[in-house]
Amino acid sequence: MSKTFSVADVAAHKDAEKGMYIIVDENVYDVTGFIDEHPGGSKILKRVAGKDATKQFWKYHNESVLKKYSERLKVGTVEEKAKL
Ligand code: HEM
Repeated sequence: MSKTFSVADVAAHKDAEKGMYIIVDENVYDVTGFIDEHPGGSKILKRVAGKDATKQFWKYHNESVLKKYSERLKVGTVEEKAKL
């Protein structure tokens, strides 16, 4: 089951209270429960919470990371992205 989020929905998820979402490509990931175990550190992930982190993601990771974590972290896709 996949949900569709607007960029504004994702932007509202930028802290521990609401949960922290990030966008990578067309996909939305809920990293709330992952932040403290992120091998790259929690700080860097918190900084992009609520935002499109596509550029930063691909700078530090490859496709295998998404393959491994998508099932656990992916909560849906972002709707307006195609128009940007
Ligand atoms: C779905 C979101 C993310 C997942 C599942 C994830 C997962 C991982 C994993 C597994 C590693 C270990 C290295 C590897 O296996 O390639 C890593 C390292 C790292 N990540 Fe992430 N990451 C995510 C998002 C981000 C974002 C958005 C940033 C930057 C804003 C970031 C920055 C880094 C950095 C700097 C490292 C260390 C790279 C190094 O040591 O060379 N990550 N991440």
